Parts: sequence; structure tokens; C-alpha cells
Amino acid sequence: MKVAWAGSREAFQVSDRMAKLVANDPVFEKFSKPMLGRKELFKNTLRKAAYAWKLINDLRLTEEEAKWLRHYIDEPNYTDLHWEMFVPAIEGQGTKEQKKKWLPLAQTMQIIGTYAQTELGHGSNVQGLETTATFDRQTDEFVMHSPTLTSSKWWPGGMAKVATHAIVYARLIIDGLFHGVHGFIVQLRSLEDHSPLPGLTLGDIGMKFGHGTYNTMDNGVLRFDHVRIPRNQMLMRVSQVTKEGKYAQSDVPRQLLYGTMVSVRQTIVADASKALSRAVCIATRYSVVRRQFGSRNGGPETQVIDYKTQQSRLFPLLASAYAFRFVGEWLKSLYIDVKQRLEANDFSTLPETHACTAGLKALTTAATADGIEECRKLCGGHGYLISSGLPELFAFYVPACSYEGENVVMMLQVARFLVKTVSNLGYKQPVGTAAYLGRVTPLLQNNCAVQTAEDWLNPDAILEAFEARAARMVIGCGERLAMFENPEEGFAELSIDLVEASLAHCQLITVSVFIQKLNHEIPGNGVKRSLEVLCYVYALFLLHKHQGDFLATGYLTPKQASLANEQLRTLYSKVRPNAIAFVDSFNHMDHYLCSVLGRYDGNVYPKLYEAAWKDPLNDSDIVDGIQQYVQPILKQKLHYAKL
Ligand SMILES: CCCCCCCCCCCCCCCCCCCCCCC/C=C/C(=O)SCCNC(=O)CCNC(=O)[C@H](O)C(C)(C)COP(=O)(O)OP(=O)(O)OC[C@H]1O[C@@H](n2cnc3c(N)ncnc32)[C@H](O)[C@@H]1OP(=O)(O)O
Ligand SMILES: Cc1cc2nc3c(=O)[nH]c(=O)nc-3n(C[C@H](O)[C@H](O)[C@H](O)COP(=O)(O)OP(=O)(O)OC[C@H]3O[C@@H](n4cnc5c(N)ncnc54)[C@H](O)[C@@H]3O)c2cc1C
Repeated sequence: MKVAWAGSREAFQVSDRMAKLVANDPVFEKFSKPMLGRKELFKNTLRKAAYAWKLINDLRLTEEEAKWLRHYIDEPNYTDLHWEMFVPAIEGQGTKEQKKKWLPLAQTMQIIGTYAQTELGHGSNVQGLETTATFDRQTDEFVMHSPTLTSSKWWPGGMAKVATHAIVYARLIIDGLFHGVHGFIVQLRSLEDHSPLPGLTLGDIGMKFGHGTYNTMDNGVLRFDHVRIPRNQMLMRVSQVTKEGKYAQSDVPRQLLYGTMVSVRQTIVADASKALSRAVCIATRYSVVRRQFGSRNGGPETQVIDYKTQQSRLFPLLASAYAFRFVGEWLKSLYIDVKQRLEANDFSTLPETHACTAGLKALTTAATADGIEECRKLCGGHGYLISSGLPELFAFYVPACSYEGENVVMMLQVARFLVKTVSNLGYKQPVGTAAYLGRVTPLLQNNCAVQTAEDWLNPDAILEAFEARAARMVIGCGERLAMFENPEEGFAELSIDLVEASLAHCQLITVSVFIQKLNHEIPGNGVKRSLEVLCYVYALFLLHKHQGDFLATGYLTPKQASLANEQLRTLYSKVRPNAIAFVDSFNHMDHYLCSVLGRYDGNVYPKLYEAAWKDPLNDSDIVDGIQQYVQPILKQKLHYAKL
């Protein structure tokens, strides 16, 4: 199962080796992080990032190994933006000459970059950005300027204190004419003494949610006061500006300017299973250790994992972790394919890839953030302790629902893709993830054939149910949209339904990828049979949760919906004996989990007790402030107390 989770024996070995490397090195200790103040926390992160870079070079780690090393160090920091956004932006949007100049500098970290797109006033609406880049023909330069307060760049990670360069997105203006938003490479700091260059105002935007997690990152604010950069620092793969000030667009679609976001959204989907599996591992291990009620004749109480209600909250999350792992793997292969095509100027699969990355990013991050919080509740009161590892994990993870495309905004992008696919049905056969929309007649006419709970243990029955639900919701929206004279008005009016239809479409993708995975790529029959159980849990849980959709579209009868729920309850009993094996297969080491509740050895209570004594408040019996503020109250001489 460890190999199935990792994807291959080699992938397992690489990640395992890097997990151990980090866990065994005292520099990467992280238990004391929540006790540090912001400045110490930040310095500590800089120290770890520098040490990691030294290890990468000294040990000559491969790119894959370096990625795992950063993952296990487990602290957001400026290198995330450098490697995940700055470098890919140059790779995807730079010309050959620009790549030749900038990539070697970035890849050896002689410069450190960030991705400065969002502003105080606009994040989702990229076309609404206000920073200007005005071409000056006389000097062959662009003048970067922040004309309003709301045009201040706001959020870019690593920008406040570390980055030396940024890809800045700004409105291109030539001779007073606006030519859309483009990316520019801008130097922010001196490479000698690290001070901000003249004309730039740079700072940190302040503390973020949760103490010890995202505050390791210096998210920044940046303002320009007529800062000049050479013309050849505009990223020019998509559009070019000549020295005469002529604006030209190549055959490459404008959407490629958004390419870096597609790349990161894909990574975010791949990473969702890491965060969810981490929370599920903690909650499952603790649910086996924790006992409440049910003692008979002085025997042990019931392990909370044996309560059906606990199983009905925990096991769908366990199944979701596996589903997201497989859909992340699948999306990665789709992305690698589109990347190769883009390099060869084949843009045909870009719209589908955009819809998949946007929709799956929204689906997996929302479910993972909610899932982490549910795992915290599954651990009862102890889940609220920082030492459970869950509050910090939630605080780190939840902004994924907003960054890289706010989730609702992303689902509306999927809706645009689906509406377009449906309106083209007469003359263009849909392919890939939308292929089922080419079979609308049977999907709209046929109804579910399930008669017994056992009938739901059939991948074809499940797939057809999810296809029929998604097709009916999408076609329904399409029909209602056609009644509007102004399509944009119709889209806005129906946006709630469109988001629900998009979710149905994305859930269909995750379910079908899970089924596909079982049909083709599982090593060993035992592993395959166990994963089949999780696949059914995932699908039937979604079906139960969204049974309103399945019933309202008329594909299922209430009886069939209740048979699905009956089967789901039976499946929970099949998951129970393997629950610990399923979470051990994630291969998460104690160092990585950083959780007293999720310890591999189950030694929860002594370690919880021990951890409490490490709190700074326990350094002494009488702490600072007691004598000054509590003793005077205790010693007051009042005849009666007034509330
Ligand atoms: C104890 C516990 C402790 C726990 C601690 C744990 C710590 C762990 C740390 C581990 C670290 C390890 C790290 C490694 C990996 C990290 C990887 C992730 C790094 C993440 C860092 C996050 C930083 C965040 C960065 C950002 O947020 S950057 C900014 C992102 N911004 C957005 O996403 C903006 C969203 N908006 C848009 O994308 C667009 O504006 C829009 C798409 C919404 C609208 O665009 P537009 O207005 O132009 O218009 P249209 O809607 O009309 O679209 C026009 C057509 O273009 C198509 N389109 C749109 N986008 C794209 C695209 N991207 N690609 C292709 N096509 C696109 C539309 O579909 C339209 O098409 P049509 O014309 O056919 O309809
Ligand atoms: C931790 C973190 C790190 C970040 N790092 C970076 C970075 O490195 N670089 C960078 O450039 N940016 C970064 N960002 C910014 C991030 O990309 C934006 O916050 C994100 O894209 C959301 O945009 P917004 O804040 O404008 O949200 P808004 O769009 O203002 O969203 C507010 C609400 O309005 C709704 N809404 C907006 N538009 C629509 C619509 N058309 N239809 C229906 N509802 C709508 C949304 O659903 C949401 O509920 C980061 C943000 C965070 C939280």
C-alpha cells in the first residue's frame, strides 16, 4: 500500500530517504516553533532554508529529492515562491533569450524571486490590476508606477524581506494606449547590501492567521514611484514591444500569461492529499488510543474509532485522502502533457487543463481544509492543543481556499468551460474529462438500475450515476442560460447553479480517476481489494452527501439513495480492521506529523503530559504578573464584592 500511495517503488524510496534525512537532523526541529516571537520565527526559517540549500548542493540532490526535502522541512518560506512561481513564470512566459539570461541566475539562487500579481484592491480580477508599466521610447525603458493606494502590491510571499527580484504584473501602456496586463522582471533589492532599490517601498503586510505556520513567510507590500527597468525585462513570449514602441502579439494565446497559475494549481491539487492524509493519520491513530464509555464488568471502555458516528466522519476523509492522491497524480500527468504541447506551440488542450486545474484546486482545497477541521473535532478537546498538530496544520492549509484563485471564482471558470462545451455540442464532439457530455441522450433518458444495496458495489453503476447527475445539472444550466438575451447577465444570474454543476463535474473526475486507478495500476490483489473498499466509500459518501442533486435530477429514486447509504454503512465495517494500516501507508514520520496524538507508538497520554511541561508558563510556579496584578486583588479589604 505504501508503494500504491507513493506511486512507484522509486518514488517511495526517494520520499522515505528525504523524510529520514530531515527527521534526523536537529536543525529541522520544529516542536518549539509555536513558542517563538515573529522575528525569531522568521530568522529560524531563514536559517533552515539556508541549511537546506547547503544540503541540496553538498549532497547533490536531484530536483525530485530537493522537492521532498523542502516538503519535509515543513515550513512555508520564500523559496516556495522562488521555485514554484518565479522560475516557472520565466520558463513559461520568457523568450529564449530571457530564459538564457535569467534562469541560470535563478536556478543557482544568485537571485531570489517572487510573484507579484495581487494588489490591495484586486486579486481575483487580474484585468483590474492598477500598477502601470509605461513605455518610454527615449530611454528604451518601462516606467513602473503605483498610481493609487489600491495599486500597492499586497501578499507576494518572500517579497517583504528576502526577494531580490519579482515578476510584477502591470498594465502595459504605450503612447497612452492600454495593451492589457503583462509580466515584468523587476529588481527589488541591491545584490550587494540587500537594501530596497530607489523608488521602491517594501514591507511586510503583518501577522497572519495561526501563529507558527504562515508567519514564517514574509508576505509583502510593494509600491513603485516611477521606477525604470530596461525594455527587455518585459516577459515577451506572448506579446512583444519593440524599441520603436510597437506592440505585437505572437500566435501564442494571451491566456499563457496565466500559465504560472495553472502550474501552481496543479501542485496544490497534488499537495492536498499530503495535508489531508496528515490530519487523517493523526485522527485515526488517536481514535484507536482514545476510549470513552462502554466498559462492561470493569473491562476496557470502547475505542472511539468503533463508534459508527466516528467512522462515518473519519473514513470518508481517509477515502478522500486516497482519492486526492490519485487525482493529483493524474492531473500531474495531464499537466506534463500540456506543458510539452505548449513548448511545441500546440495549445489545443489548454482550456481543458485550465478547467481541470481550477476546478480540482477548488474541490480538493475546500474538502481538505474542512477535513482537517473535522479531524480536530474527531480528537475531542485534545485536538485543540497545538501539540495535537491539527490547529497549526489547519492555519497553514486554509488559505489554499483563497490563494491561487479563490475557490468560487475557480468553479466559475469551470462553469465557463462546461457552458462552452455544451453550446458547441452540435458540431464539436467533447473529449477528455468532458467526453460524457457527448453521450447526453442516454445520460438524460436512462435511470439508475440499482435494486439492492449490493448493486452499488459496481464501478459502472457508480460512474453512470455521477455522469448522469453532472450531465443533467450542466445541461439544465445550459437550457436556462439560453433563455437569457444577454449571456453574461444569464451567467451571473445562474452562477449559484453553475457552481454546483461545476462541483458535480469535478467530483465525477475524482471518482472516475479513482476507478481508473483500480482498473490499471495497483500492485497486488490484497492492496487492490482494500483500495476498492475506499473507492466505494468515497463515491457513496459523495452520493449520500449530495443526494439532493441525484434525486432532484431524477436519476435516482429515494429508495436507491437509501440503498447507497445502507451500503456505505456496511463498508465502514470493512474499513475498520485496516484503518491503521491505511494511515501507516502514508509513511508519515512522527517528526513530520509533529503531533502527540498521532504518534506511531500510540504513547499518547505520557507524551501529552510531558509536552505540557515544556510550555514557558510552566518555567516557574509564580509567573511574571501574578504579584503585580493578582496579589493586589487577593489582598484587597472590601466589605462586599461588587460584580
Ligand atoms: C505542525 C503543523 C505545521 C504545518 C505547516 C505545514 C507547512 C508546510 C509547508 C510545505 C512547503 C512545501 C512546499 C512546496 C510546494 C508549494 C507549492 C505551492 C506554493 C503555493 C504558494 C502560494 C502562494 C500564492 C500565490 C498566489 O496566490 S499568486 C496570485 C494568484 N492569483 C489568482 O489566482 C487570480 C485568479 N484570477 C484569475 O486567474 C483570472 O483573473 C480569472 C481566470 C478569474 C479571470 O480572467 P480574465 O478576466 O482574463 O477573464 P476571463 O474569465 O474572461 O477569461 C478569458 C479566457 O481565458 C481563460 N483562462 C483564464 N485563466 C486561464 C488560465 N490560467 N489558463 C488558460 N486559460 C485561462 C478563460 O477560461 C477564458 O476562456 P474563454 O475565452 O474560452 O472563455
Ligand atoms: C497566504 C496567501 C499567500 C498569497 N501569496 C500571494 C503571492 O505570492 N502572490 C500574489 O500575487 N498573490 C498572493 N496571494 C493573494 C491571492 O492570490 C488572492 O488573495 C486570491 O487570488 C484571492 O483574491 P482576492 O483576495 O482578491 O479575493 P476576492 O476576489 O476579493 O474575494 C472575496 C470574495 O468575493 C468573491 N468573488 C470575487 N469575484 C467573484 C465573482 N466574479 N463572482 C462571484 N464571487 C466573486 C469570492 O468568492 C470571495 O468570496 C496570497 C494570498 C494568501 C492568503
